[in-house]
Amino acid sequence: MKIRLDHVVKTFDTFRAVRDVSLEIESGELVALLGPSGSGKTTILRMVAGLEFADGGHIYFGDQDATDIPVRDRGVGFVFQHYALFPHMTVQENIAFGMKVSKVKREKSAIAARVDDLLRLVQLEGLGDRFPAQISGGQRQRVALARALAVDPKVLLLDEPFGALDAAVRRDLRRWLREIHDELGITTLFVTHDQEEALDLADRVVILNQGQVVQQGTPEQVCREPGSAFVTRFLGDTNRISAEVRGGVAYADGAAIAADGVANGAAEVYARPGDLAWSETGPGIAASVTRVLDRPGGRRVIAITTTGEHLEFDVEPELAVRAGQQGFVTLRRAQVFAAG
Ligand SMILES: Nc1ncnc2c1ncn2[C@@H]1O[C@H](COP(=O)(O)OP(=O)(O)OP(=O)(O)O)[C@@H](O)[C@H]1O
Repeated sequence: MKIRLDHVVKTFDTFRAVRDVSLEIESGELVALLGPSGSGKTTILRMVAGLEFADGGHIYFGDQDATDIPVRDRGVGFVFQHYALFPHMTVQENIAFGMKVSKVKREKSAIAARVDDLLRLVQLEGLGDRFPAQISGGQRQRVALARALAVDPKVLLLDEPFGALDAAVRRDLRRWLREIHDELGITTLFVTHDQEEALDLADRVVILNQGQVVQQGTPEQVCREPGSAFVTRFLGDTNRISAEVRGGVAYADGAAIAADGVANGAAEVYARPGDLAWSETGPGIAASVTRVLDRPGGRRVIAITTTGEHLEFDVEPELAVRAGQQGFVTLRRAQVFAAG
């Protein structure tokens, strides 16, 4: 089922939470809505779900205008971070719940067979008789997904489903969710503020800021060509260096960087730690090492420039570098944006 948002607007009292968002999610696609807290991700998801109504624009499910269709008739399944399971029901009963209350009547045996299939799909065979309090947080979210899938939704909506879990469990569940998505092919909209999660999981990433889409594309496109300083910063792990652009060149503290198309004046240069190189002789940006952080397989160095800007870069584990050392940083690759 293809979903289309056409100039959607949502205002709470006088606060405009979603400003003119247009977006297409192809049938079978897994799209992540990514953005900082308060950027409007959950509001968009809730409007797609029918839990909240747009006060401008339209939402289409396939060719049908779904803007005013109530939640129970939309054929959507949800998994929310805090959308708790029913604590007094077993795992099986939780999964069966939607089928029992659905308008589509099913035989008891058909419901039991479907619950067994779903338990297998979410790899929780044998845990059907447990109560939610008797399983782990990761297992609970898998039950929540099985419950959402039980009524054969046309669209799956996930709001930070793994937000409360620790990093290793999150990574496992991410991989697992992707596999399930590929097996079932359900159109899926996933909300997260975690860039790594969005980039790992999604076919396409939609980046939001202050209720607007600021960029969308495949993970590769947004990583290779972030379109603004905001997206570059938000995708994380980058250095920001103040610069001055003159005639298509950004001058930053001893470095000259190509800045085609950037207007003359104050600018910001962004470069990832892997795109910085360190040497004890110039040319480059003069800096002094403040800390060396050992990591598995490498070392992260933090240095400070003569103008007081902090730079982070990675060096080989065997490179002799220590706090207090003076040297020069060069940029192998960088992006320049006019200061805004
Ligand atoms: N029911 C409401 N009444 C008033 N304001 C609301 C309501 N729901 C959301 N907002 C406001 O709308 C803005 C967008 O909220 P939303 O929950 O969509 O953001 P988000 O990107 O999902 O953030 P988070 O990552 O923190 O969940 C926020 O400023 C929020 O305070």
